[in-house]
Amino acid sequence: MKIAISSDHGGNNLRREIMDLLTSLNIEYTDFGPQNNDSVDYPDYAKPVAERVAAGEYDRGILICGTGIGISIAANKVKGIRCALVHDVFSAKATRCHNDSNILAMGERVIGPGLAREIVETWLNTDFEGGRHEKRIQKIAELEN
Ligand SMILES: O=C(CO)[C@H](O)[C@H](O)COP(=O)(O)O
Repeated sequence: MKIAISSDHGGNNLRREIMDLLTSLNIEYTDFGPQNNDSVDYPDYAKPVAERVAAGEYDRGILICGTGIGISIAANKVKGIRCALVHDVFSAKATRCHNDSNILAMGERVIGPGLAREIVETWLNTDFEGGRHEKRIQKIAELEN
């Protein structure tokens, strides 16, 4: 599995934690920055990850800002993206089983690194259930047209 990851300045520390986790799990990833702690605008960092996941260049994406809200709103503007803002393990599992989310968003100012790591592992290891959820995903896609 190939992951694209980025954040804004409010998510830099948690992004580094999650990159360490991906390395320890032997999961391939590309870091789309930012590379310093200057203040940046989260849509600029949502865009490259969301576009590449939507294009199929990466299997999944992970986006982090202070709250996770702004960066998830921005990612969900890209056609084909189902970005889930998640701060608990139950939702991490449910959004893969039911929503087939292809990007995970989290807020560094909301949760600690331990919970975030658990969320990421759960989200990466959970498959879409399909079945009744397929037509709902299809209806989401129809909203994009
Ligand atoms: O959470 C966020 C967006 O939803 C941003 O990380 C947050 O708004 C950045 O704030 P500041 O510029 O005050 O560091």
